[in-house]
Amino acid sequence: MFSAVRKRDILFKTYVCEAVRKLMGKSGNALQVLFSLDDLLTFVKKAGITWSGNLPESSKKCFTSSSSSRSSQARCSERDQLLPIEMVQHLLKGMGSNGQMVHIEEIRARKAQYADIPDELSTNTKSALECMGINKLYTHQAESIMASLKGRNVVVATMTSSGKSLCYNVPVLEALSQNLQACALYLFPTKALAQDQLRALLAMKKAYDTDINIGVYDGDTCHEERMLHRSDARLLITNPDMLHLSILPYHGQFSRILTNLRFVVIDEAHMYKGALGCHTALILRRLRRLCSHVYGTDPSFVFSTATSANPREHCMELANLSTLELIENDRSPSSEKQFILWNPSSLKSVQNETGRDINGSADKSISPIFTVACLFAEMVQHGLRCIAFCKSRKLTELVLSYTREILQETAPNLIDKISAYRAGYIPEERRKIERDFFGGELCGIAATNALELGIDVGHIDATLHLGFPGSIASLWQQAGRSGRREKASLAVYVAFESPLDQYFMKYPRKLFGSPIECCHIDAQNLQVVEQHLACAAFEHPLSLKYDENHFGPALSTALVSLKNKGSITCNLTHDDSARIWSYIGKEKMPARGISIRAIETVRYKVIDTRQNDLLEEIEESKAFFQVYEGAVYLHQGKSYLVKELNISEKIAWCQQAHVNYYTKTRDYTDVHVMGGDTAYPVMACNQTKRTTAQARSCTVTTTWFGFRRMARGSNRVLDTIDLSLPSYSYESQAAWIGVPQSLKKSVEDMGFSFQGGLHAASHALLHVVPLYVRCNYSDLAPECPNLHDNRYFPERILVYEQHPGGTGVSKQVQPYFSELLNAALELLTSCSCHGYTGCPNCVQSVVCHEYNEVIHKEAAIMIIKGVLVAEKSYFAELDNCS
Ligand SMILES: Nc1ncnc2c1ncn2[C@@H]1O[C@H](COP(=O)(O)OP(=O)(O)OP(=O)(O)O)[C@@H](O)[C@H]1O
Repeated sequence: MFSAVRKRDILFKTYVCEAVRKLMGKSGNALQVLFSLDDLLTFVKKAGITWSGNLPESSKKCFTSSSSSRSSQARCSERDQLLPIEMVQHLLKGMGSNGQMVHIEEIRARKAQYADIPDELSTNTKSALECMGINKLYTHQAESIMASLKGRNVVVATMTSSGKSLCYNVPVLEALSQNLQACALYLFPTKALAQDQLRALLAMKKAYDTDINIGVYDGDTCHEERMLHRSDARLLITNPDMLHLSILPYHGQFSRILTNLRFVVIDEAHMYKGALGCHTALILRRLRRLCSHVYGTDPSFVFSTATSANPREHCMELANLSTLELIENDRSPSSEKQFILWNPSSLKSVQNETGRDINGSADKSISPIFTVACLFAEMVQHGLRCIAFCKSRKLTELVLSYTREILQETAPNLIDKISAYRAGYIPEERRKIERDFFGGELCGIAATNALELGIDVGHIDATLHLGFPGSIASLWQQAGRSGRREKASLAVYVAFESPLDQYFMKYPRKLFGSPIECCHIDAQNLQVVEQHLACAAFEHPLSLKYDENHFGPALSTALVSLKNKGSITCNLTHDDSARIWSYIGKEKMPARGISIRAIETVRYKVIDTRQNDLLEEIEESKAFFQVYEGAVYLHQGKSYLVKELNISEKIAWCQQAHVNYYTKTRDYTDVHVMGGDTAYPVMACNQTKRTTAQARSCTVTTTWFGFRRMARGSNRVLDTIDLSLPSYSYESQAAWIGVPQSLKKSVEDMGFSFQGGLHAASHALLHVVPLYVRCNYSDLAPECPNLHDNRYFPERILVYEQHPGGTGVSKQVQPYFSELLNAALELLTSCSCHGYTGCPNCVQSVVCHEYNEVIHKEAAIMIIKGVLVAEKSYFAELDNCS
């Protein structure tokens, strides 16, 4: 089976590896590129390509470049041969449009532009830079450092690995070494990044003759260390969660730091969007307010962020700043990169279609998952350090599992050299994988976007991307992990049959030529503002006069609402502006009641009964999908059978098992929207985005009634088993638009399924959401009916948030509903597939909870058109009335 795939893919792989070899050779990196010439010639013959050139004698013998890499030595075999680039290029032309490689973007190397180390810097800082081997700064670094030293707020928005850390570490250490009282606060979105930065800072501060105490203050810091840092640290590394829960409410214990706070550094600022962004914006307002009202300080901010369309606006909103200098002219060197778009489904036209697999592909050989596994195996066999980015935890495990199967046949010694990396693994396991990858014990990782942030895992040669990760910025961020430190690199984006993937395969310029998406924060969200105002009042009494510039125009409404709820009080004899509001709420510490990341605290432990090892902790909302009795559970590419699920103790006991099937639950989900029966809300005439769509809280309830065992490979249903689990409900957020009753009748008069139309329309809408809103594909889900449903579905096109509590995506989706409906309509009408059931390029979804059973494309088109017409006439009427 593998050899068939190998033959088909050989051209691509030969090209890729030859190109990498050529590029790597330039920077002296040893590499072996190994392919079977016989395989290639057989393929060429089969494909009917005429080879016009003479086969160079040299290509008949085994070419291998010298190698110092252990893994590349490991797999040199006699049949492996390197093909000369001219032959490969010639063949590529002959390949024509049938190729799976639909586009190659050559990203040229960029030379560094240097600036001398500024004279203004102290000898201490200069020698620290020298110790790090840095004799010159990139011009963007020098510019940013000088702006920070002058007290300006700065945002550095340059590419991955462009030396952003120095942009903040230099001015901070310079200031802290000049003024022995001065302090700085660093905020990182994850604990791993904080540890990474601590290592870099400790190395850098060695060169200073003054002692600058640096400490990490997060959930893992023990009591003694916390006390130590509170009394000694001048550079405190923490995260927004700790600032919110442990620093601001107890600010008196941090008075030394806050009284001398010179800098606040916010790394990976693009991470603060959606709900986390909104909460962090309010936390930073609380910090700045305390600094100003209580400690008399006004620290400068330095942000580092991935490139986006609006870094300046985003960071200004995040920290409520009125001025911010943008540094975006990236002058770091970058190496050549080939970015390849690879479309397995383009082969479908030349193959017979045989039932779909879980990936939506016709057969395993053109499954995107399997393609990535083949490429991943090739990469590591050729000594290329590689990360295969996958959009979900399950895909990560599948890629690892398939890659290991391939390596079992081709290079068994490499099986343990690859690993998976994803959320859910216990922190110690993740740290070990990071260390092993950095240290070279591992040469490849299949990962979710958990590895997207800048944790230093050493040099990476190639990245694979299984499907569009949700935003162009994210794709670039992931691809930027390879080729760091001036070495050439490769990125391969392998497409699913989904509309967005296929859209980018068809129009690569949209991927490489369009501006990267915006980051949005809604810092005026009344609900969130109120929550944080209660915290702010607890920390220091509030006043309309002094706090409106921190919390904005929502302050006065929120104060009244908090007073009515009994959370705050004031002396009412004073007039509005002179009133001082103090916290009198029931909660001892209001910050404890606010979850800023929508992280679930209730988790199920998955334990290997034989070893008694904790394998993973799964969020409660996901547990019944993954670890019910009889389920096949994947961990590090190995299959386990769940033997028992103890719901009261929240433990799933499992055992490793060699099974040739996987399992899928049978379940249904009800979404009850609060006030969701109102089709048309009261609209303000001056509303910028004109839509009747709404975003509100909802209750999501899932009921499980069975599961299926499906054969691996063929995806045949082996059997169906009943399952008895309690249903699970959580509060979330949804965005929807009402569908007029009259449309239902018109659709049914045509003999179409109205339910199928609503279902298809919401799938199509979900497909286009990432064009307007930055989110992960798993953030949202539609209402999915099944064939045996007697449930009542209101007439609406709805998407709800799958994370308990919601993350704020619905609120971002709501204003764009009309645009989304238009885009969805375009998607449906431009898809050339025949039949009511549509295809994965339009209405079908690979993640549909009900396997796309009740779906009707034509009805969806009628419904979307009808809703758009209704919208138009509703607003026309509204305008006439006003
Ligand atoms: N002026 C310079 N000259 C030479 N090397 C440099 C210079 N500045 C930074 N570097 C090196 O570049 C590498 C990447 O730097 P750094 O990690 O700061 O980049 P980054 O932009 O913060 O990356 P990320 O986007 O992952 O957060 C480091 O190894 C660093 O030592």
